[in-house]
Amino acid sequence: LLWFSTKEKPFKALPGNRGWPLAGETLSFLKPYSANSLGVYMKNHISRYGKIFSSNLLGREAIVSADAELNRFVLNRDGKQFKTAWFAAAQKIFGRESIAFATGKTHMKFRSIIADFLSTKRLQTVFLEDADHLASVLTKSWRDGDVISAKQESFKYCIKLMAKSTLSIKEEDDPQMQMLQRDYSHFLSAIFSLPLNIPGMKYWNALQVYINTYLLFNKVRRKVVNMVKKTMGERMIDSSCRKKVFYEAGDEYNYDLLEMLMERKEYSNEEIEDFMLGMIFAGHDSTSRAIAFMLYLLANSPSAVITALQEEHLKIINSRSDKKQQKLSWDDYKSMKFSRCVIKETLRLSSVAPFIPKVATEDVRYKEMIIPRGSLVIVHMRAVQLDPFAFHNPMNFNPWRWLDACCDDEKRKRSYMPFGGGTRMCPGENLAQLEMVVLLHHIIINYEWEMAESAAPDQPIYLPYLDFPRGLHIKIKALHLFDRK
Ligand code: HEM
Repeated sequence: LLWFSTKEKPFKALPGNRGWPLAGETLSFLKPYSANSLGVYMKNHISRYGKIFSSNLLGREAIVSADAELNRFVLNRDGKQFKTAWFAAAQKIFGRESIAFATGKTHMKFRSIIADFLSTKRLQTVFLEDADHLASVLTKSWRDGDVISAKQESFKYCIKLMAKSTLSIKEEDDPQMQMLQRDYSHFLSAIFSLPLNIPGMKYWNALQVYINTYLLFNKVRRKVVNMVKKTMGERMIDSSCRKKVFYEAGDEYNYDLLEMLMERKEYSNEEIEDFMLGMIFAGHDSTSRAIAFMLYLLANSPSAVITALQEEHLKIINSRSDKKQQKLSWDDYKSMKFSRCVIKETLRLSSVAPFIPKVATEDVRYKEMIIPRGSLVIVHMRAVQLDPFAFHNPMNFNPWRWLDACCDDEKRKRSYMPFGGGTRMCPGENLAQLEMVVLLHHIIINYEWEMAESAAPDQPIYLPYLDFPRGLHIKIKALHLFDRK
């Protein structure tokens, strides 16, 4: 206690609160809160101390930033003056060769393979076709009056797309697909599990949860790594045969991510395994949460939003000369302007990644302030995306705000960063939006939905990551806007 109370406080000049010895303000910062708010911690601290304040979080001196400019400053210097502060469990979970921990040239190497994997050409062809197919199969499996879990359904859609594009796993009943579906659902809770050193029962409970999730994840990790190893072995033998069949049929051969990595012949097995594990996770988790959140927002939105969406999507179908032709084209996708505003507004309000914790790797000067080496900067994207100075009535779901050109455009643009920024900015931005719009298309032309009745509120909450503990159940009603046969 003496050590903590006499320890130098580097941000003396910044307003803020250090909270309790050892725990600091960690518990109140991580306290779950409803997605209809910014959370008590952020709301109270911003109103008391302003958009940039000091604290003690996760055992470190910390600056919390709800300021768009400081957020961009920090994200743009990732890899030079800052690095991501992962929770203790993360490196063991992702593996030490994961892109999450790669820096410098190794990081660039991974980014370049992702750029090939998610190239515009592949988005326009493979990804559009696969997403369209999966969305159609998923929505056709629903029946009028069904109550479905938006969380589960969007998870299925996104993990299948990733399984197909990374490992060419196609079949619904493929045991590997079932394994991915079952076990990846624990990934995020494992990353965020941290053994908090709180005396008494809570400590043991927290420790117990940590050990359990850690053991469970190690099991998942071993299974995924074995699966990648096995597929690599098979590919060595049959990859050239597979290509031959495609070329003979006159089709373009579509590499999956694993083949792309193997073809380059510059990655170690450990790098391939860790990279695949992380990509499958990054490629499905945030997007599926964002889709579930979108269904929640639309279930609670004014009917004008649904009407505008129906008009946009029916127009696409009605404009086809062959009405039986159900496949979406890239031009169709490009024409879905209002839908893209719905997605933008969903991503603003959902903040799937509400904040990113970064650590200063050297003393960094920002305006009048020195951010000392080793201190934590919480880049709080959610607080910026709900800033009333950048977004009028920020808690309102208003997709039209993205259509109006207005004087606040620049402020809005700077404050909108659901995919982060700088060198680690999400490379999956375009794919995520494509997946969201394509699924929305299939849902909006076939169904209406509302929140299913339940004894307790079924709402999204931040734990601190976005989650739907009760599954977000919605009741769907089939529409017959056009003849699908
Ligand atoms: C709505 C969906 C998504 C959201 C909100 C999202 C958000 C983010 C954010 C905020 C980061 C930056 C983390 C940092 O600065 O440390 C990130 C990184 C990343 N995302 Fe996404 N993401 C989404 C979908 C995807 C998809 C579909 C993929 C891949 C197919 C993907 C792959 C990645 C990867 C590989 C990184 C790490 C990049 C690096 O370290 O260089 N994400 N994502």
